[in-house]
Amino acid sequence: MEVFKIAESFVSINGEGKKAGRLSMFIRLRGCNLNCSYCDTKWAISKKGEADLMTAAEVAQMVKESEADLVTLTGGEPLLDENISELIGSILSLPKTELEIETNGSIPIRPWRERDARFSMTMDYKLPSSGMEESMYLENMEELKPWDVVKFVIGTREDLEKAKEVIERFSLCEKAIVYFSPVFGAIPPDEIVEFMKEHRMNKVRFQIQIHKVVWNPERKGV
Ligand SMILES: C[S@@+](CC[C@H](N)C(=O)[O-])C[C@H]1O[C@@H](n2cnc3c(N)ncnc32)[C@H](O)[C@@H]1O
Ligand SMILES: Nc1nc2[nH]cc(C(=O)O)c2c(=O)[nH]1
Ligand code: SF4
Ligand SMILES: [Mg+2]
Repeated sequence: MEVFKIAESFVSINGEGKKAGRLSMFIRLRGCNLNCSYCDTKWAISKKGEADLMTAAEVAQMVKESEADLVTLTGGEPLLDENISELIGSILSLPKTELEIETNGSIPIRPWRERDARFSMTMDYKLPSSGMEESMYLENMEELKPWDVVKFVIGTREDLEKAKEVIERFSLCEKAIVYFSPVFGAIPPDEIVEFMKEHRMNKVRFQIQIHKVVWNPERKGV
């Protein structure tokens, strides 16, 4: 039986993506293949460090007991785990539980093609200021479903220009739900809105991480 390295799990309001504002059970897996300049979860990048070792069945039982009807599988990078399909299957075996996966855009999402409104991806495109853009797996752009999210986390004016270019190159607004979100505290949020207005980006949605406003932005487990 495979075990998963759960760095933390908690119920909170979802601060990001199309389900923002709803209660969700967060399951954060340890380990990431990238090292984004702005990462707010650097402590979970290493595979080593404190973690609960849980089987897929135990995670599903925890979700069931929490009575949450939404699960956010995040990290670290959840799709790095070679047994992640087992965990996804266990969570989806709970009737009516919705599942979203936060993924960094560097790992193929194709193995999880059978997604529907109950099972969606929230995929980043890492922009220049992250320092990780060359790791993007661009074939993923052809695997998006209308209920998936593509998120551009923006730290600079150069990031804005690049996000616009990528949206146009892959017709992203026709394929999925597109979000712009500031690197928290790094760029005046109104600069992003002005850019959206200037370029008539009518299909792009703007978002600020809600949990960073509700709690101290440094706080873990919220
Ligand atoms: C911590 S990551 C984990 C999932 C996956 N590794 C990824 O990057 O999508 C979850 C989300 O938080 C975002 N994020 C991390 N640090 C941030 C920051 N300082 N400001 C805004 N968003 C941030 C990431 O871009 C990603 O969309
Ligand atoms: N409240 C809250 N919402 C979130 N949505 C995505 C998160 C993540 O770290 O992936 C996150 C998080 O860490 N906290
Ligand atoms: S990919 Fe996600 S978890 Fe990994 S360093 Fe970047 S933001 Fe952090
Ligand atoms: Mg987070």
